[in-house]
Amino acid sequence: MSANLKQSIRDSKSARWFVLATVSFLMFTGYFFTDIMSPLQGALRDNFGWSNAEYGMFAGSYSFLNVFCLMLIFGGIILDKLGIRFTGTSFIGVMIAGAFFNYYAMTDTFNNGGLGYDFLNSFLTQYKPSLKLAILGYTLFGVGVEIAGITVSRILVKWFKGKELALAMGLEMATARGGMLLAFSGSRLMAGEEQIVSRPLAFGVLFLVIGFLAFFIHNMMDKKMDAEVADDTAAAAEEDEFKVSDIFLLFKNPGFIFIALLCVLFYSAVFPFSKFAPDLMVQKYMFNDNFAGSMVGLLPLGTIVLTPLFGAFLDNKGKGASVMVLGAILLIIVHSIFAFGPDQKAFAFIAMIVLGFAFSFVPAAMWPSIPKIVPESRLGSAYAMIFMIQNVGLMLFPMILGAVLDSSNQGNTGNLDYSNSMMLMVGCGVLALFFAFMLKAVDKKNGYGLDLPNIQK
Ligand SMILES: C[C@H](NC(=O)[C@@H](N)CCCCN)C(=O)O
Repeated sequence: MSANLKQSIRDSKSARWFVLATVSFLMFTGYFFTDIMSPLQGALRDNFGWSNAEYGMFAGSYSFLNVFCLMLIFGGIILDKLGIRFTGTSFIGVMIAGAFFNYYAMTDTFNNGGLGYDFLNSFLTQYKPSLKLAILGYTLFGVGVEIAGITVSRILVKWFKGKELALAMGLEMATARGGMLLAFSGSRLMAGEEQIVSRPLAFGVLFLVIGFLAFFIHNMMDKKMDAEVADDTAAAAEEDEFKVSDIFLLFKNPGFIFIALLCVLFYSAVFPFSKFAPDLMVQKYMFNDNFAGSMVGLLPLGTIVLTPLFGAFLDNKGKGASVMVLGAILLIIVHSIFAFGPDQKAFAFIAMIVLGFAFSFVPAAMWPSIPKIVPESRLGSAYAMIFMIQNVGLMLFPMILGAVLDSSNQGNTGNLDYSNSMMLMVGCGVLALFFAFMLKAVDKKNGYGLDLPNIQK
């Protein structure tokens, strides 16, 4: 058989990049919806009567099912057993259903006694029906988007392994951050003068449906590839398979423990922070409501350019472990500025830009480091486990931030004081730094090569 006959669609550069475009667009729509409500915290307070603690509970509900029902572990198992197309299609469906509930919770139709209102008003009456339905929707959305994210990583490995994998992952992350950028800078504009919260959510649901269509196009390409390389895929699938027993082995690996702790602390100081950041910009720095979201948009904006660049740097020059230490130091500096710094706008600009740097190079260093710490046969389990641990932080920190914000502003009728909430973020940075040093120490001891280039010459 000639080499040509063994070639598959995966060997076509245009087919690979086309697949990357379809799944990156899907993640763009997912990240857009994830942050669509973040710039609307003030409108939720004013129009729906949500307290900051309730808003925090809503933001943390993203991870409720992922943490309490171990959904990411099940997602990993389903992905291994039933494949990319089934898992992706099903969980994108869950993501859209959740997003729709979230949208419906904020409509006048529902809040004026529409379908389900009376039922949701009949229990836990201290919480508004809008909050309860939004939480139900966002928690389903959180399951869908996280498992879609794991599926997309697997898709990229399938199409790009041995080719431009790091670049593809960097570009996919950068595109997803574009969704965050659009949410932060566009959400209030979409809500209009009257701040109609359901409007940007309706856009979000529509985008997700278009993302779903893009995934269908991917499915057709995937089907074609499977037909061409059935044998190879079966072997690769077995190699990557999620095994529950692997979880115990992972927790015997100090490198995995430290990188997982660093991951949860780092991301807790970024994603939950970003949920409150637009309001922080208004309350502390007196930015105009509409511009506050764009200020936070500086965070993903920088990463869109810098994540693939740092990815390429780390691929060629290494220094991944040192970069993670530096990222943790920057977290401490940035959040100290927010907690203790003066309330001048320039400080907010500088802090957001510096945070954008940390948010570019830590993910660029962290995700490709995992294969250096964990054997390839346990990679599927390692990524599912690390996302699951990360979700504990994504669940707890928004709730804690909101509760601390309310409790430290009791009786305050002026602008909200964010100092205590931001001190918590400084704490995350300090612990992240500690674990980054521990990671460096075990790297030295066990020779993972975290500071070595990803590309071996
Ligand atoms: C790749 C990584 N993704 C995650 O960490 C997700 N588990 C969380 C996504 C939250 C979406 N706003 C990343 O985005 O760096």
